[in-house]
Amino acid sequence: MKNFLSANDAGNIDDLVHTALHFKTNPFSNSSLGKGKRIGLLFLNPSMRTRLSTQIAAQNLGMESIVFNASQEGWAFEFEEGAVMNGTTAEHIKDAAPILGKYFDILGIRTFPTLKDRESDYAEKVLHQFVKYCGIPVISLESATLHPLQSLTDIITISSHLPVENKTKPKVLLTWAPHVKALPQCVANSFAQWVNAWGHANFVITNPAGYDLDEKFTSGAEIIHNQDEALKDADFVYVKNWSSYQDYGKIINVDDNWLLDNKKLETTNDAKVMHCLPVRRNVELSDEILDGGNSIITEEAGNRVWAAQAVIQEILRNV
Ligand SMILES: NCCC[C@H](NC(=O)CCC(=O)O)C(=O)O
Ligand SMILES: NC(=O)OP(=O)(O)O
Repeated sequence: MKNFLSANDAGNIDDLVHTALHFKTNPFSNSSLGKGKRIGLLFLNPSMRTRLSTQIAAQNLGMESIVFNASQEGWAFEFEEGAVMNGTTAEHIKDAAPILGKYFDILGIRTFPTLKDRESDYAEKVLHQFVKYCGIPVISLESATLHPLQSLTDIITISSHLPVENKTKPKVLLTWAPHVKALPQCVANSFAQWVNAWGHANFVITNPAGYDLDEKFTSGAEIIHNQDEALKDADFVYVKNWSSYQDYGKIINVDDNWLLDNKKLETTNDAKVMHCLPVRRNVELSDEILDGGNSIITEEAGNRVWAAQAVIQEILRNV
C-alpha cells in the first residue's frame, strides 16, 4: 500500500479486516516495525477520535507521531497555482508539503470540504496537492469527499458482529438523519464506497428526496426514500447526516421525522446501530438509542485504533 485515500487503496478488504482484528487481540504483536519512523498528523479541521486512535496505532507499532494543528497553529496555506500571495495566505502548499516530506515517513491529513465549490471538493484538490508535493505516503484522516479510516473501522465492526458460520448477507442500512449544520457527505460517501467494495452485505441507503449522494459511491446500493420501508429487517443501521450533494452544501427542509428511536427499530432484525461520532443528541440520534442496548457506537469508535494500525502496518512495509 502506497497511500490510503479511499477503498481503492485497500487491496483485499477482508485481509485488512483480519489484520485489524488480529491487532485488537494482540496490539503489540508488531511493536518494532515502526522503530525509527515518524508519522505527521496534520489537521486543518477538528478531531478527537481520528487524532488519538492514529497516534495510539502508530505507538503500538513502535512509531513516533507528531500532531500539527495546521489551521490553528501554522501559516495559512495557499493552494492556487500561480497565486499572487498578497492576501491572507502565507505559505504555498508547493513550499510547505516537501518540508513535511523531509520530516516524516508517513503523512496523515484531515481536510474538510468547502461545501461551496463542488467541483473543487470532489476533485480532492487539497488532498491531492499534499500527495503531489510531499513525496511520502499519505493517509486520509477525512478529506473533502471520503473518510476511509472510519469506513474500514465500520466494516471491521460489522464483521465482528456477524455469526461465524454466516451464510446469508446481513442487511446494512445507511440512513440520513437530521442536523442543525450543513455537514460534509464524506462519511456517507465513504461508507457506501466501502460496503460496495467489501461486497458481503445487502446494502440499502435511505434519505429524503434532495439528499441523494454521488452515484460514483452509491452505485450498487438500493436507494429507498421511505425510511420506514428501508428499516424493515435491517441487521445494521448506520446513522449519519449529510448536506445536499445536488443542491451542493445546502440543508433542504424535510417534512417527515427522520430521527431514529426505539419505535422505529421495531421492524428491524433487532438492528445494531452505528454512528461515526461526534453526534448531536436528540437531533441526529435519540438518547434512547444512544444509551440503549442496540448501540455499538462506543465499540465502533474503539475499533478506530485497529483500523489505523492495520493501515499503517501496510504502508510501513513499503517505506
Ligand atoms: N469525523 C467525523 C465527522 C466529522 C464531521 N462532523 C461534524 O463536523 C459535526 C460537527 C457538529 O456537530 O457541529 C462530518 O460529518 O463529516
Ligand atoms: N469519527 C471521527 O472521525 O471522529 P473525529 O472527527 O473526532 O476524529
